[in-house]
Amino acid sequence: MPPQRFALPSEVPGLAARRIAADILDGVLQKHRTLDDQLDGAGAHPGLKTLSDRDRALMRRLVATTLRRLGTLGHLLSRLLDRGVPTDAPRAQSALLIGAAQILWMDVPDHAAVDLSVRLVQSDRRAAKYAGLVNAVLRRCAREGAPLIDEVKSERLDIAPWLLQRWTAQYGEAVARDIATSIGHEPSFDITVKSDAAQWASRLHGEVLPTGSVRTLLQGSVTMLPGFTEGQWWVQDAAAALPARLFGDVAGKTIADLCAAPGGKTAQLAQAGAQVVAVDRSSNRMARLRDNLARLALNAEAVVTDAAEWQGGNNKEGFDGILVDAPCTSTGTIRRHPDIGWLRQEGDIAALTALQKRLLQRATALLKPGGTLVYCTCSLEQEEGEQAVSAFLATESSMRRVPIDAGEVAGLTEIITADGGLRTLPCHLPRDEPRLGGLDGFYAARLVKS
Ligand SMILES: C[S@@+](CC[C@H](N)C(=O)[O-])C[C@H]1O[C@@H](n2cnc3c(N)ncnc32)[C@H](O)[C@@H]1O
Repeated sequence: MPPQRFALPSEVPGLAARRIAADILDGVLQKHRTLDDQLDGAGAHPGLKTLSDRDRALMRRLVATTLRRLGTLGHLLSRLLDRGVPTDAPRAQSALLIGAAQILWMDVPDHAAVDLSVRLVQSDRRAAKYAGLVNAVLRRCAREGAPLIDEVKSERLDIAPWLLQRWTAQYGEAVARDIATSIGHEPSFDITVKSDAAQWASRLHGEVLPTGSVRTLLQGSVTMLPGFTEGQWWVQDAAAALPARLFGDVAGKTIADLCAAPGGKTAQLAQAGAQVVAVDRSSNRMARLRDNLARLALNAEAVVTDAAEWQGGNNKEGFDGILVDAPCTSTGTIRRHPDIGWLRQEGDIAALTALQKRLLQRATALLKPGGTLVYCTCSLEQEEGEQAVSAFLATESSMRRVPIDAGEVAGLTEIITADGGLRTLPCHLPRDEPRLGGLDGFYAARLVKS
């Protein structure tokens, strides 16, 4: 837990947001903790409560921008620091990273970025001796940083090498480069609306995508936007909104959502009239699902348990539909969760594919004859998507694939695979304004039980 030294009454404006951003960045880089863990639930940074909604949003952007450009920032600092980044004071490193990220990619005056980083190190016992160094390096960054990073291929530096290698092997060099470039941009803000997408697009200064999601750019805090408190919409990437639609008309049907929290897809199914049982093994994340459903005035039965062992609760005759939004490496969501690219390791894939297989088997057992299973993962790794489903179908004779037609996904043929799966990539839906383009990387398949 970071020391209790946030929210000092005499602090200059903006310093608390930087201090908490630096703590959270250290949490990712030094303690290998995810952003989600540090931003929500029992492990959340205690200082978050002291920030205004606006400063909280700024803090989130500071951390996300730094992590998104971490490779480029590392390269730049190695050019600006003769003896490398100090290793005996982590706060000096985070102050340099956050300062340079603001100077290069955020709408913060250079002098403010430098001053706040200097104050950050001055208030840290071990890092205070580096205040002069931080000041000098960041001033140089303001003068020379942009040309120094223009000469490098940032999209390569900002993706962990093992991931770039895999994407090149799986999608080819050109697509892998496009994926990496898309991940380098701040992502759009996508929501799923209960109704009247055009009206919400206009109120939020956005657009309605062909798939029905509303897309805009987030300015400030989500909770302050019109319609949030009234429960008229929820945050959901446009690609994440597609799998639940593959069930077709679910009104009156029983659907088990086996990996449900925080509830984006449960909300879609409940809104479409299904009787949903939402299952998830994380009680923290299920608390968020309950909060989300309460805000949206939607109903679902919530069960906290291991879905791979779940026997269906009161449902004895089998479900009409099962959604398995399986835990995965989540490499398709690096645009939105830039910590993932640095925290995940290639060795994680095998344990996850074993769990994905168990969840598919359990889902099959819980399904009625004729029932539909939608499997999806927010991963770019084909072992967790295309290959997981092919391997499952090869051993499970009671299940067959029902190909997805481009007509079901607004005619977007580029996101349909040859065998009728759905594969979205961060470089799909390109736009001139890159922050308004892209989709999270998802795989989905629809199977039916005979
Ligand atoms: C990709 S997230 C689900 C996102 C969610 N479907 C949505 O749309 O908001 C995967 C979820 O699986 C849960 N999970 C992981 N292993 C599980 C298991 N064995 N049984 C049930 N849930 C599990 C995690 O807690 C996590 O909430």
